[in-house]
Amino acid sequence: MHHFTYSGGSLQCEGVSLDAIADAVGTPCYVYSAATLKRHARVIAEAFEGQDCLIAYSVKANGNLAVLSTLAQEGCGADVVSGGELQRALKAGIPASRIVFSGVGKTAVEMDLALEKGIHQFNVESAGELRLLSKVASVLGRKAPIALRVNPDVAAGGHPNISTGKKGDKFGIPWSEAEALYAEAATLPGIEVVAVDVHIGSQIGDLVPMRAAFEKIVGLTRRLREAGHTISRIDVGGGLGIPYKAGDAPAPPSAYARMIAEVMEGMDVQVILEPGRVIAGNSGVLLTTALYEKPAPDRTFLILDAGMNDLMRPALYDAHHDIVPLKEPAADTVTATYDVVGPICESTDKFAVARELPKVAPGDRLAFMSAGAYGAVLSSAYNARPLVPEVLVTGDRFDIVRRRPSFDEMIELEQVPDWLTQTA
Ligand SMILES: Cc1ncc(COP(=O)(O)O)c(C=O)c1O
Ligand SMILES: N[C@@H](CCCC[NH3+])C(=O)O
Repeated sequence: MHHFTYSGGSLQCEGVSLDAIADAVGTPCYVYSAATLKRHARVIAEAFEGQDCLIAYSVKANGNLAVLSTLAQEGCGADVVSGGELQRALKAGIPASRIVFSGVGKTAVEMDLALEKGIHQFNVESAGELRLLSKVASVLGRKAPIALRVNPDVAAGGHPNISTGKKGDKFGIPWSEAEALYAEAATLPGIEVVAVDVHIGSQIGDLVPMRAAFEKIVGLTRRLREAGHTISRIDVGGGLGIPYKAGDAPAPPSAYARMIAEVMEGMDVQVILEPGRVIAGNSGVLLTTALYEKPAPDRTFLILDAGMNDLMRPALYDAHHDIVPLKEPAADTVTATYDVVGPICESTDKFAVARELPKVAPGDRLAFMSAGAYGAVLSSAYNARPLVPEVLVTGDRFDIVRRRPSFDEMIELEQVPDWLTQTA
């Protein structure tokens, strides 16, 4: 469910016409619906009602401060993977006690910051990280609450580029080494073992692999408890998929919550969830303007003002995003088949191949749907394009929550050494 619908002949986000936003902000730009963000957070919270559970929104999906603040108001915690994400989550009002820190490459500086702030848990991904964390915590006179993120060797079933829980993936502690590392963790002065963590991938629509992974984790937790560890939490990661096009029917949060309740039956743990895409994905769109129609012998290119630098998912994962015109097409609208591309000097700057769309004329505006997760956060300034701005809609109002930098601002970050400009 989302809040982007045609009304009065034009695509609206809640009570605001997307054309009005494009007029004010220009394109390309991202638009997020606060109502959809809240609704998704609530749907998950309601699905888990009655279970002891922390919803730690995965900031990597969309770390815009206004998005985080919206979710903070809904009581979400945060799953962060860098000092930058941690600072954002805190700035947005998410208490440290509701923040978990994931990621394979935490630095000592990041550990220090997270310990100072007093986060809920570190999800540790290697022996080296565990030992360094113990040292950093000891210097501060603290004990770092940790889970080991274990790799259950379960295939998530989605795109291989977003699978994280198979043997050979860089993520997590290999299954066969987990118990030995827990034993070592228990001996380290700066470590307090509190949890087990798993995350097998993203855009997972089928609960079967998740269930298999969680059952393995429950078995591991039982063995760890028998070995004397106090495990009071199980972090099941994120990964729940969303519909990107008509006909997609990923498992809904209600079924996911039921499955987790069944698997966790009798475990007496706090369940930590790290949902990203399922909250942010269908809460956002990317607006763009068609620049040119370029006929080629075997196809027609539709060239947009948005490029792969603004929305990387199609280039990275062959991901599908529905593309819809801002002006509602009439019932008898003629369609045309396009290769939809951006202006970037890369052959992978391609959003769709042979996509049938209502016929588009230069100047027409379009929206990429389902672009709220892994959209703006993955954008870059490649080809010296200003980072794409972001807008948050709340009811009848919209706010620019990240403005488009000017060319001068982009250049200001750079410095040409004096000696280079001095003439002989
Ligand atoms: C450790 C971890 N937690 C949570 C997420 C969020 O995943 P998703 O956006 O699929 O819910 C990811 C991304 O895959 C992740 O790597
Ligand atoms: N960026 C990916 C998801 C990565 C999940 C992070 N581990 C996507 O857009 O589908």
